[in-house]
Amino acid sequence: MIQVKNLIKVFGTKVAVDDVSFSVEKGEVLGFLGPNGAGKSTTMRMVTGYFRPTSGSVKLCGVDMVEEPELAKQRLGYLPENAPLYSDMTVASFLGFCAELRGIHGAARTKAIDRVLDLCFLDSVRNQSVDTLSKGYRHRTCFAQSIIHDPDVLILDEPTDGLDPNQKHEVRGMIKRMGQDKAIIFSTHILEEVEAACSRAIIIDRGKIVADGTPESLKKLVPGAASLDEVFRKITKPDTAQKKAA
Ligand SMILES: Nc1ncnc2c1ncn2[C@@H]1O[C@H](COP(=O)(O)OP(=O)(O)OP(=O)(O)O)[C@@H](O)[C@H]1O
Repeated sequence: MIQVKNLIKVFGTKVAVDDVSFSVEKGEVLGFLGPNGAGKSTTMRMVTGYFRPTSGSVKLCGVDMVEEPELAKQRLGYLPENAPLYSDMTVASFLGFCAELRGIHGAARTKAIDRVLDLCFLDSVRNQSVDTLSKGYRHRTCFAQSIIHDPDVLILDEPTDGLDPNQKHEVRGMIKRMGQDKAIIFSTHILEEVEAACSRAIIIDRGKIVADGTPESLKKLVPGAASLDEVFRKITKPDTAQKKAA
């Protein structure tokens, strides 16, 4: 469902993403890992059509993101790192507004709102104004807007960032459930999250993929490693080390 081929993004003299290729099939939840500045957000922004690649291609459900962006984006739900919300709207009216933007009207709109309120456990706050929500509910509202049109492909940039442990647990559960019939990529710095929610993970370092496999197979990359955390530390360089080397 997601096909990324030889993706490169250069900012000035900085090669942020350096020849990255991978694909994600329906039913897969792919964790996207890497140290700060590794190129995760830049890759995701190219997959979502927000950045145009310097070279390489992205196809969603067979549709090329550069050649047919509108068609490709119809298949896509995106939760950016700092998702915007209209704070004076109620949760239900905000989601209704997002549905309209996606071309969902009338009875289908009502159905779509009810579906995401239920999926994201937002029913109890449906008539509450967005600016009075707690951080966790606000975050779930952002999540709900990204799936209002029931997309085949879902891209989530650090979807549990800033949530409390209960909320993190809930969001991971949501991702895992939704992953059964979608192709999902999500970036995270929390390695236990990958073991809890992902069927596969990619580790990216200085713009290049350095590991790709199931959480179990990644653990075997470093003999004797007891956790993904240990594998991650052994095969990536910390941001500070990169600065020293530069
Ligand atoms: N718009 C931009 N202009 C110039 N450089 C950029 C731009 N966006 C990202 N970069 C650079 O590209 C590199 C990769 O950044 P990116 O945000 O993709 O990393 P990341 O893996 O998402 O990091 P983090 O975990 O800190 O969010 C960094 O060196 C960053 O400074």
